[in-house]
Amino acid sequence: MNKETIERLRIRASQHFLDSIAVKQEAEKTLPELVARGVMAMAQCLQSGGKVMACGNGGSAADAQHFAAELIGRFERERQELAAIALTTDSSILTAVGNDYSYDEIFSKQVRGLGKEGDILLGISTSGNSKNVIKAIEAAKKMGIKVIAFTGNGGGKIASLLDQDDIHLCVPSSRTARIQETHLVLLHGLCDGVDHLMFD
Ligand SMILES: O=C(CO)[C@@H](O)[C@H](O)[C@H](O)[C@H](O)COP(=O)(O)O
Ligand SMILES: [Zn+2]
Repeated sequence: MNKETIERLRIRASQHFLDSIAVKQEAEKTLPELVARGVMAMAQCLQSGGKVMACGNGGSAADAQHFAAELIGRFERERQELAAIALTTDSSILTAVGNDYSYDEIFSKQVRGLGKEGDILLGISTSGNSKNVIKAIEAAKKMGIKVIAFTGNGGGKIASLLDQDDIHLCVPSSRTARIQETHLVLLHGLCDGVDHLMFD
């Protein structure tokens, strides 16, 4: 590989850092207060015996799993296990529901099967338009399950489904990669806040 190619790729990689920093700086102006509200809701849910269910597609499925792992396992300190489940991991459920019903139902059927009033659904969609996340949110709201939605791109269709009982963290970007990177900061902010509120 010649030096020019390395330099071209270095500049592209550098731009990713700069763009990511810019989106995070813009998000920092408004989203920390919503993280705080999310932390309060989650701590209350967990202390009352509720659980957090998380869902999303692609990179957001990975985020849902990442978050559940940090609640069940740990974030930055030793503490008791916290009740969380990613709805993205049971390949038998995902293939059966996707095959027999529709891919749009893969999360909503799990919300109806596993969810209880007082739980929280964390729905993650960078576009705000993924139908399976939308249907999971609709199912949750019918069951008295509070929704914390992570979106971007203006919030998409998910924005119009939410009301004042819910918490909407919308990243100010329309670029999927940048939104996902900021979602991860929000997830870690939730983990940190829950640990602080429940265990400090
Ligand atoms: O990670 C990426 C792109 O960075 C992709 O896997 C991305 O998550 C997938 O295209 C998702 O299906 C996008 O869904 P959503 O975020 O719009 O709900
Ligand atoms: Zn990605």
